[in-house]
Amino acid sequence: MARKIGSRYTVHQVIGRGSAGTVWLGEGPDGPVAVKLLREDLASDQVLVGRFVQERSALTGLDHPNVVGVHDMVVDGSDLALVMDLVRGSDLRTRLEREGVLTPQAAASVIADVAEALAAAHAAGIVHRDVKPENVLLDLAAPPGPGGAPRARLTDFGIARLVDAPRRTRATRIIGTPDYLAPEIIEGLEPRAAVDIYALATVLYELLTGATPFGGGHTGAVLRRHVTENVPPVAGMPDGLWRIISECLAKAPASRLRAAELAVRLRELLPELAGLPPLAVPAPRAAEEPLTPAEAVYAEVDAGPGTHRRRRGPAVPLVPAPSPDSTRDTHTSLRRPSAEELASYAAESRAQRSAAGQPAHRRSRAARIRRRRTLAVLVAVLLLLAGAAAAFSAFAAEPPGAAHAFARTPAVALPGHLHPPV
Ligand SMILES: Nc1ncnc2c1ncn2[C@@H]1O[C@H](COP(=O)(O)OP(=O)(O)OP(=O)(O)O)[C@@H](O)[C@H]1O
Repeated sequence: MARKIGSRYTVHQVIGRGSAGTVWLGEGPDGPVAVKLLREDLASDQVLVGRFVQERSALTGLDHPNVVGVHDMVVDGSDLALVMDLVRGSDLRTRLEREGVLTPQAAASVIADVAEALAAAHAAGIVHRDVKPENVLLDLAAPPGPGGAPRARLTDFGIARLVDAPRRTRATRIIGTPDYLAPEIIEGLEPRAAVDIYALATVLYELLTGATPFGGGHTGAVLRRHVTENVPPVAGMPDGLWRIISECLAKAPASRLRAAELAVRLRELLPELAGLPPLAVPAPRAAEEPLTPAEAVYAEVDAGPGTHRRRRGPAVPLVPAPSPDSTRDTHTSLRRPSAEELASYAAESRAQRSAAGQPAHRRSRAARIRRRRTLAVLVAVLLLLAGAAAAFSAFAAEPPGAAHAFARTPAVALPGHLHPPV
């Protein structure tokens, strides 16, 4: 069903849904467009509408082949819409889900494209703040790059900043997608261009290995790893890519590459990556262990009840977005941990590392096995004690010859559904 957006656009069909709204296929005066209609609660927020209007020229002015251009921003009654280039293809998350991992050359080519988009944005004073595979569209209508890699185009510029109005994000809270959050954001510093580089290096690592370097498990654990842990090395990763990833995941923002440098370094590597197969990566880690007490302290997720449990999955453990409009789970809002809490996580992390000498996810598996063993021994001891007590009291209370009664008395009461049928 067609619907008018402002006086110049008509939308026909939903292409997809995200946490900030719904994307429609539409038509404008110059041809087909994609129209992102922001969620109703965002559209009715006067602070946000004001920012939307203010940012209009910065966002519509960004013109680059690796950026999904914003043509127009429409405020029309209760509609708040971004009119964008229509990209014919899929997003990088969908491709990653389909293929698991990319070849080193395809991954480097896609990330070089995004780095060029970021270089243009940073030069214009715009920080993206939500670089992740969902926000990279693969344009199948554009000529492919080296090794047949599709052209990557970065979208959702400035949306995180728009939605992240001061009223929504108190100084003590973090808005973002946990796996890609730079440590300085978690520590409360103002996000600058280097946060995009950190997030993009995280995406590169994910394209190569199928998992983000610090993801997996509860959101609190993910944030702690960003601040306190170093990126675990990956067997078989080409040296050149590994050096780039390590530099861009530096904890100190100033030590990271700039976007333009990152693009150049990746493009220089492309010839030597040609023909390399995708990395043989181990099966994804399971992450079902209970929270450590320190993690539980700041694992306070705004998104609603039930989001505190650990999530399974290799890469992007995400929490439910705040609106029924969203079908994909991408953003979280967390209480920012205090300096003391971060220090205690660091100490805890060091203690765990020196105790086990293994990376976090392997440690957590070993810890889980240890916990299970301890529990099994405890249960066995309790059962033995209970059995001995029952035997003793039956022996003491029953006359000789009544042993059959004792034999039918279970030592421990079983829940109804576990009793064998009589
Ligand atoms: N300009 C566009 N052209 C074609 N498809 C698009 C365009 N922008 C977004 N889409 C598609 O619409 C869907 C929703 O996109 P949207 O940007 O709203 O959410 P997201 O980035 O997937 O998630 P989130 O908003 O939580 O970050 C995605 O599947 C994306 O592929």
